[in-house]
Amino acid sequence: MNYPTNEQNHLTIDHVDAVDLASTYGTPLYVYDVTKIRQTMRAFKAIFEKENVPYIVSYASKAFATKAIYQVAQQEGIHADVVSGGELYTAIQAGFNPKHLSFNGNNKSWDELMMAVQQGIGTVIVDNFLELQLLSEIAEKCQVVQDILLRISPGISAHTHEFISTGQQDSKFGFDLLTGQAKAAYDIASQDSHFHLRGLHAHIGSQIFDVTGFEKNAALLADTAQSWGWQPDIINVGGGFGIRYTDDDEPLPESDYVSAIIRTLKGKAAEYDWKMPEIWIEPGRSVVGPAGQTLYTVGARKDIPDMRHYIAVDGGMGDNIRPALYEANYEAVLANQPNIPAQEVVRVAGKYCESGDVLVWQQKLPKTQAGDILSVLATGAYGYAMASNYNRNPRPAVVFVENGQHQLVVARETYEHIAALDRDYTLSANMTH
Ligand SMILES: Cc1ncc(COP(=O)(O)O)c(C=O)c1O
Ligand SMILES: N[C@@H](CCCC[NH3+])C(=O)O
Repeated sequence: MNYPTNEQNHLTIDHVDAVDLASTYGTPLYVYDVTKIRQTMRAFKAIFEKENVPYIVSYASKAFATKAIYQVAQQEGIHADVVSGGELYTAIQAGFNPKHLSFNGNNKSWDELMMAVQQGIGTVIVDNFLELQLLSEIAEKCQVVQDILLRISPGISAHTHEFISTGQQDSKFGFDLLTGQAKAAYDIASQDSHFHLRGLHAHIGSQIFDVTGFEKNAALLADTAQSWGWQPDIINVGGGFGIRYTDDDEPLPESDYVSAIIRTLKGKAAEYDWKMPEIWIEPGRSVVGPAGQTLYTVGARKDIPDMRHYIAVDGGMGDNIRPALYEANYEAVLANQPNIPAQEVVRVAGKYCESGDVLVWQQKLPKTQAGDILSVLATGAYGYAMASNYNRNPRPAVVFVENGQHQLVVARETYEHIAALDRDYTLSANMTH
């Protein structure tokens, strides 16, 4: 792999020196190449434009939800999907048009739904019968007719890690299709005057590398609506397009997935004599994953002869839980000398009190020393988003880079932030009842 460098032979990220970023902002540091993010957003839109079909690209913001990314999405004419009151709040704080937001989730609370309706959210993607009831009451109270989609559990198994596969029948998400729950939900939703039922949604899983699951999903949603004698305005096939983390991953270009979805739905619209429904996709990982990387400073090493070399860095599972959670693989680069020959096979571990605290399970890297800057690539999705304060480590800062410029978009947490919500315990052990 040939990494982009400057005259100092340092790794560059959209023309900015990664080592300079590490010394300016400290490590660990999440860095995003915004040019790349914009390119991906534009590429998704371009496929639909070329095919001349109505569409919405809705960024699944769970992958990385900060004010800055909502602002970039809005600049690019991309909608966004939120899955919690916290994501909704962040999007609104960012100035995101609430009409361009959708709200997914399998257990939205009354307060979250109320907040969404009061903010004027574009679409609620209703997941279950309780939610139909709550949302109807809220719409009544707020005197609105709410646009909704119904989330269907399609009974499609995607080939990915069990924990990130969502379309199989045994799933907590959506109305079950095979047992008639989806039809029952349709009957309720289509007759409730508080709702404008606009279409169906189903998401089959994440980090998926072939198009067949998406084709099946799109066809199934169309066939389902047709079987109910209904012509939906919107078919939302979710996200899940796979990305490259290491050389073992061979993702398809975005255009392959999206073209297959478009082809399928064009076919169904012709077959059923429908006006072409608006196609919605919800990519998360593919929009931000490849555009993000995390810079770390190398610290201690441990060599176990004939067994393993451990390189420890100043972050770990608190800023990237994915290797521990899914045995996910990543690739690292020595940012201060990216293109020198690799010499030793190492495991890159973090600093957390946990054996599974690994960032790179196994990779051949150049010989590193304490103080080197190591970048772990493709950490832009579900890294910061799933970060924690485990071991009371502060979460890293986030920097956006674009065309040779950089800007802090999330400040680094401090120890004061970490302890800010703690309260002293003042009850006495020998108090009598
Ligand atoms: C409903 C829904 N939409 C979109 C996504 C985004 O998936 P990905 O980040 O794999 O594109 C998810 C997460 O799997 C999801 O649950
Ligand atoms: N968080 C998961 C993906 C879950 C997708 C959410 N539906 C990951 O890191 O791969």
